Parts: sequence; C-alpha cells; structure tokens
Amino acid sequence: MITIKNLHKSYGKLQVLRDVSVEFGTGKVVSIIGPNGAGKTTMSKCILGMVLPDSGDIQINGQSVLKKYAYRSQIGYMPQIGKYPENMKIRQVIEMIRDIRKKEKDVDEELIGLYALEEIYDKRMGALSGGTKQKVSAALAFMFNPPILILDEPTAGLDPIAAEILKAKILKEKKRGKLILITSHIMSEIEEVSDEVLCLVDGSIKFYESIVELKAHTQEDRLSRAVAKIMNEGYHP
Ligand SMILES: Nc1ncnc2c1ncn2[C@@H]1O[C@H](COP(=O)(O)OP(=O)(O)OP(=O)(O)O)[C@@H](O)[C@H]1O
Repeated sequence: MITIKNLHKSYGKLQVLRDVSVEFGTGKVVSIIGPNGAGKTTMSKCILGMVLPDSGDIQINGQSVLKKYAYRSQIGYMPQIGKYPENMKIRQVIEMIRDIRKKEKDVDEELIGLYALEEIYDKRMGALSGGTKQKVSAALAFMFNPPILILDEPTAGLDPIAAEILKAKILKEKKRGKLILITSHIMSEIEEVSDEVLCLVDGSIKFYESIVELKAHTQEDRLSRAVAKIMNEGYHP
C-alpha cells in the first residue's frame, strides 16, 4: 500500500534519512521505533507531504505522491503535539474540518462519543489540557475513515483509560483493513497493538520484522528485551 524507495533527507549537513526503502501492506499496525532523532517523525512527515525528501520516492498504491496533495485525504494524522487556533472551541474545530471534508459521507464519530467530547464542546482549544487536546486530535484523525493512519506517539499525555480506548480503536480499524503506522517509545504498548516493528537508527533501517519473528530470532519472549538485544549486540536479523 505504501512503498518508500531510496528516501534521503538532510537538514543542512545533518543527514536525517539515509536511503530508506520499505513497503507497508494493508490491515496492519506497524510501529516505528528508534532513538530520539533517528528520523521517525521526518519519515512520517515525508509520507504526509509535510517534508519534501531530497531524493527517492514514496508511492501509495503504486502512484508517486511527491508534490501531490489529493492523496492526503486517504491519511488520518495524529501529530505528536496538535496545534490548533487557541480561540476556537472544540465544536468549531470539528465543524471546520467537517466543512472542509463535506463530500465525505462516511463520518466516524466513535471517538468523539467515547471521549465524551460533546460535553466539553464549548471549551476553547487554548484552555484544554494536553491530554484533552490529544483526544481531539485522535477523534479528528479517525473521523473520515481514512485507509491509512499515521499516529505520532498517540498515547503520550493520555490518561490510562483514554489510552485503552485509543488502542482498542487502533485494533478495530486494523481489522477493517487499514494500515496504521505508529511512532512510539513504549514497548509494552507496541507489543499490544502492533504486528510489525520498523527500527530506524541514524536515519537507516536497523530492522523491519514482525513481532513474532523478532522474538523468535532473539529468543526473547518480551519485545523490550528482543529490541535491547538487537541494539546492544549488533545483531542483524
Ligand atoms: N525542520 C528541521 N530543521 C532542522 N533539523 C530538523 C528539522 N526537523 C527535524 N530535524 C532534525 O532531524 C533529526 C530527526 O528528527 P525526527 O523528529 O525525525 O526524529 P525522531 O526519530 O522522530 O525523534 P523523537 O524520538 O525524538 O521524536 C533530529 O536531529 C532533528 O533535530
């Protein structure tokens, strides 16, 4: 569904993505892991068209998406920190996005309901706690039933109940055939929701394997230990 070919991106002298090539299929949750600054968010932003790579290609269903915009409606994005106009009420933000996407008939309001956002519709975005803002971001990402979701550290800042709701939603949408890419540092959570793990180190792919394969190769029954073993021992699957 998404094919990334020989992707390179530098910021000045800093090489952030070095020849990244990978394919992601449908009906899967793929977690993108790696140390701080490894290039995870940059790769996600390249897929979203928010960052233009220096070279390489990104295709969705065989079509290059570089410098194109229409494909974005196929991707729901939950940023690490959502930025909204401070003075707008939750209701206005949701109505504004609905208005932009008014052609979409298939509207998914499940997270709006589960997070009881309607009860606080008249609160202004600038007055919301970080976690509540994350709930709004999650509700918006899933709202138009996109076949692809990119979630950047989605549970960071959510309380445990809100995080469970989001994890259940991720698994539900995966079963409906969506591709869900998640950037995360929380190994227990990755183990709970993901099928596959892509690890970036210094802008290169260290490994891309299913969780089952990772555990088998490393002979570890916990993902955190499997990953630590690979990172510490220079193990190559
Ligand atoms: N707009 C930019 N201008 C200059 N450097 C940038 C820019 N965006 C990112 N970088 C640098 O690129 C590198 C990779 O950043 P990126 O946000 O992709 O890492 P990450 O793997 O998502 O990290 P984290 O786990 O901390 O979120 C970092 O060194 C960062 O400082």
